[in-house]
Amino acid sequence: MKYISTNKKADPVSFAEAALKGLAPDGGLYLPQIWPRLSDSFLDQLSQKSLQDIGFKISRLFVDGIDDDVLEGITKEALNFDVPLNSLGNQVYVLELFHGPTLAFKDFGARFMSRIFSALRKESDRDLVILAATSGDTGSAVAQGFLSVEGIKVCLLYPKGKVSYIQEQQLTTAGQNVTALEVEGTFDDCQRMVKEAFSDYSLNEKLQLSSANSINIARLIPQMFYYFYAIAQLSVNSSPIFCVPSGNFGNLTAGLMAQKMGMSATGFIAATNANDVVPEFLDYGEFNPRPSKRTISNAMDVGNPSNFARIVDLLNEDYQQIKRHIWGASFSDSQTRQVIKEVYRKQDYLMDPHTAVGYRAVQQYISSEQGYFSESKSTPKIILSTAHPAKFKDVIEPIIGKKITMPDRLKACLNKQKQSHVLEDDYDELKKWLLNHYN
Ligand SMILES: N[C@@H](CCOP(=O)(O)O)C(=O)O
Repeated sequence: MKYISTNKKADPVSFAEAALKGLAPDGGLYLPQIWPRLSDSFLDQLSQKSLQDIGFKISRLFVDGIDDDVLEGITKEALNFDVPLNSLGNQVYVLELFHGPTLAFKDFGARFMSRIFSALRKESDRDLVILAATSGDTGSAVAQGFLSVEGIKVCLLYPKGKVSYIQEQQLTTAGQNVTALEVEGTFDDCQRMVKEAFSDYSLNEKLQLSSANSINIARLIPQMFYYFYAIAQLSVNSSPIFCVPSGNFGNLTAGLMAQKMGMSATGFIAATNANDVVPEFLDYGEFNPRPSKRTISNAMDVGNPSNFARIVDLLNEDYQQIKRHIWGASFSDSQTRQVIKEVYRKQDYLMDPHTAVGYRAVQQYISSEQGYFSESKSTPKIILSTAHPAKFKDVIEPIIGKKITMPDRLKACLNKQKQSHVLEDDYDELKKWLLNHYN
């Protein structure tokens, strides 16, 4: 299997090269050159498959250079947590993706990638430096997923003062091979600086860099698994609408990739907060990236979503086709707060702010857009729940007027000393820092 860049100006590469490079040399994002498809018999028997079965089957189609038994072990070990599908009635479901070690869906990607990278680099005598930009959840998951992995150093860039207290504790207290850089800017500044580092020839001569963000194709492979597993858990085999709370749009892209492989999905709802570049594109046909705004669903505070390039590529650069696959909507913080309160009061179900944006989008879809995808009223709508509410304790407790019980996994980092280096939102500063620390 070869991978090609969305910018089409770089040579096709192997899986190992695509994964270990992260970004293509022409600045594009890698996608498979030819799409593999799951067999009809596998898809027909989905309800009998475990998450790990699905994980191995899919990864085998994308990952070269790792033996079957090793790859099977990697998928089993990486996906050793539950992914329950909860019904909220009226054909609305919540797929809880936050039962991994850092309580966010980013654990799928980080745990899978760290093991894949180790297997691919078994013979390597040079350290790999993982650069990741984070608006909260990616950084925590990458810190945990790559912690103490031999031959790999992790450098996380996060926007100062713009992640939740618990996220900050998670990503600044790991220690060992993980360092956090607190950037005086937005998530988009962090992402821009990271991308600049990948295209800086002189830096790449001195350091071997890779990415753990969703720009890396290796991040999106495990994110396909749970789409299939959601369908496997439905009592009737059907073709759901997936609602994806979105920031950098890697999660929704993974859904489109799953669809390419044969997954039956009626459509996708792109739910955003005030950072509404993609819903605006769906309405008006123009993509206008702009600096991100700060919201209470901070992991989605992205003003220039990287995976837009993959979405456009996957849907043949055809605006009408994109609109046929994706319906989008954006919501304010006050609407998000209202949803958290209402769903908690009426259904005794507590959502984090990101999932609440998704729930609000489904409400709006049902009340005013039902039938947009030519679906029937009984079509399931599955909201991808991206994070545990306790990660946003400070936002949620005042909304529901109650204390949230803190899971033990989160408690562990709360009393540790934050360790970070403050950096200007300036690429040259980052380059200097990287060379001083890793060269
Ligand atoms: N939502 C992210 C921002 C980075 O996005 P990614 O999916 O490209 O890693 C976060 O929580 O850090």
